Amino acid sequence: MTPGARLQAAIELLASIHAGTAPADRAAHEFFRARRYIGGGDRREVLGLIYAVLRARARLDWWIARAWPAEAPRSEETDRLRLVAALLLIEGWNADRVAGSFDGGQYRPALLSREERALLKALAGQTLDHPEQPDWVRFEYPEWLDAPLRAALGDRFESEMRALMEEAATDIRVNALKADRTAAIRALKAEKVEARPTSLSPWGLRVEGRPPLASLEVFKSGAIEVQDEGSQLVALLTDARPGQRVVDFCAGAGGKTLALAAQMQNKGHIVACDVLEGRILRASTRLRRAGVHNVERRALSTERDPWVKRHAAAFDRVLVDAPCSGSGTWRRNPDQKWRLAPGDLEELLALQESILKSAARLVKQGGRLVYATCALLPAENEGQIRRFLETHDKFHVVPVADVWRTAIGGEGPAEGEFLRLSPARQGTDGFFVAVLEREK
Ligand SMILES: C[S@@+](CC[C@H](N)C(=O)[O-])C[C@H]1O[C@@H](n2cnc3c(N)ncnc32)[C@H](O)[C@@H]1O
Repeated sequence: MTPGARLQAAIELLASIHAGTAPADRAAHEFFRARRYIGGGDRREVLGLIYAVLRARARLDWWIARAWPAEAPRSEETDRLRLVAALLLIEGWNADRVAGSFDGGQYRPALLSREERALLKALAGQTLDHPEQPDWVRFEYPEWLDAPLRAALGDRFESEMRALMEEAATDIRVNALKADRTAAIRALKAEKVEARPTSLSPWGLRVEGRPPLASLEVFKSGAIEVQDEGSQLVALLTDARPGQRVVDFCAGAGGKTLALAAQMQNKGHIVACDVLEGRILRASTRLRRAGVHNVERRALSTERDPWVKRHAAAFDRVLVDAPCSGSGTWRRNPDQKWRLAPGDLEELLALQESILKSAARLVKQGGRLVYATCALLPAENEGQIRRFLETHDKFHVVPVADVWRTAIGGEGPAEGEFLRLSPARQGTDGFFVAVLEREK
């Protein structure tokens, strides 16, 4: 591809991300699947450009608004303008090089308009950060979340927001059904990928950047899965034992289900539920590859599906990996935060409450309900647990520090009753975990 054609592909991919509802990585996967003629090198370049734009969207928009000629109407071509700004402010291109690539040739971006040329001139020589940018622009978060994020993070606000802007390393979970960490490190090295053990999860390995793991033999053999260390810890803290009956209530495509199966050494029974049938169907290839055969998949109509009533008090462990704002995963999904509106948060809070209430019915006496989110806001975390306990006096909190000692060993980073992981402190995605036990 010519450099101009890569830019055109980046503009089209950005437009399809903004037009759809899928996260950027899924949208990109679909985009390239429909354009198999784009080779690996070009693909990486295009992805590099679009993630540069997505990670700096608020600052790029701030610059575009400031530099756009006052008399000109606002352009509708947001993605094109953001890319032009990113080439100058992030990629270090000079104005001539940008203008030369927007030349209107075949498969290349249309010629720059007069206003766009004025923008080029205004941005040339500037840097992405500017002292006049307000915090929500500087740290790239929706302005309406300013107060709740400050309240949640207190004096860690700046360090956490900074950490959330960075690109996350890639974490791997070694599948204990097929390998151990030493063997996996060796197998990865043989395929030219350097990995080191993570510090908290006994299953975890960390690799820098984005190696094409899915194409490696060690991945195809089922010995490893891609999974953030925080997610691994959520599964570990469920403390599912071999032979138990376990529900993964919001199983999605089965990331944590796979980890639970490994923890249970494939013994016992796991029911992986979700309201999106397509997601649990997607889990089947992963389950097969991992050699997992104790999982039943079940699509629920809603969280109050009749299946729940029929299986009341039947399970030792119920994991609720609840749908949430996802604010703990902004490093990986920089586009997601801009899709979240205040009304969505209200809806999520009501859904989390309803899911927790319904999933609790499945827990048998002496069994545990584990509630987790990848959210940083207390309303989605401690707030939900507090409300749940007000109406469920048969449940009590088991301090996560105690669960950690039994399920993982040693002292974990849990403070008080719950676990709160964050990118700045633990280098994981942001996670919250609460473990509740039902009276015997
Ligand atoms: C955080 S994601 C789960 C990720 C998954 N556990 C993993 O580790 O890959 C939350 C999941 O909750 C599901 N969900 C949404 N509403 C639900 C409901 N009412 N009942 C059960 N699951 C629901 C979503 O479809 C989504 O897959």
